Amino acid sequence: MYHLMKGLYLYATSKEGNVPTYADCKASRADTYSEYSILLLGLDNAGKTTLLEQIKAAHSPHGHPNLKTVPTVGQNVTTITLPDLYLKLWDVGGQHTLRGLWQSYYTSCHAIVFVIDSTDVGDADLERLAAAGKEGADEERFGRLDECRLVLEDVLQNQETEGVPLLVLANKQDREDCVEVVRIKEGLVRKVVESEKGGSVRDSRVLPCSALTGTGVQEAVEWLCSRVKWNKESRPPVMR
Ligand SMILES: Nc1nc2c(ncn2[C@@H]2O[C@H](COP(=O)(O)OP(=O)(O)OP(=O)(O)O)[C@@H](O)[C@H]2O)c(=O)[nH]1
Ligand SMILES: [Mg+2]
Repeated sequence: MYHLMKGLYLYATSKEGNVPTYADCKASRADTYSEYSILLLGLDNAGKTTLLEQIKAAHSPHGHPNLKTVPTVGQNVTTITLPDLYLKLWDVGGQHTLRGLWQSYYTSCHAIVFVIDSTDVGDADLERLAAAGKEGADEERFGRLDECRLVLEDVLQNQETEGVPLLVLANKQDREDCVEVVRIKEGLVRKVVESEKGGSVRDSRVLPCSALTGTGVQEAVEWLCSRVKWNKESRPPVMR
């Protein structure tokens, strides 16, 4: 309210052009105070908390990321301030027993980031996994690929995530034993998103990143900002 009043005051008291109109004041108020919630999901050990720490550090003046994470039990929350909006990031525990809690965040989130450990999905080829059958799906060959597929399907199939933009991060790209992002995109994500179990039509993207080094983190934040704004008719921000 203060900023709206201030804008109107400037408008009313100014004599020359180039001053904000009433519509400008309203628009700038709307942008400045829009808050969007981003939900970080993925299997345990994928790198969600490390990612949260990197994003937090990149947006605070004396930021050094705390990269010594422990498995999350419950949640970590951080709000970052960007030029035209706030992003509130919710990092929740990915352990099997904690995944039941995820759905309580679905209705209020504006975008989902699904973090994948690119060193723990074999060669990320769901077709090969299917061909190998249950017995062939050994951990050495496929890592946690099948678990990852099931969990991603479960998120996308939930009615409360309908239409919510999805960013999949192929994390740990700094490691030599990682699978390339293109394989994760073609072999895993596209197959899930385009299958019956991929849920509703939504904006989605797969990006490479290293939460540990920070590579790709800024691109991820930029993508999220643009998509939550595009989708704001369906999921309006919280105004504050
Ligand atoms: N090499 C490498 N290691 C990473 C990266 N991101 C996370 N790690 C490591 O992976 C381990 C798990 O990271 P976390 O961020 O705690 O994983 P999480 O997804 O929050 O796990 P939960 O809280 O159990 O759901 C830690 O040892 C991190 O240092 C990365 O980009 N590269
Ligand atoms: Mg964690």
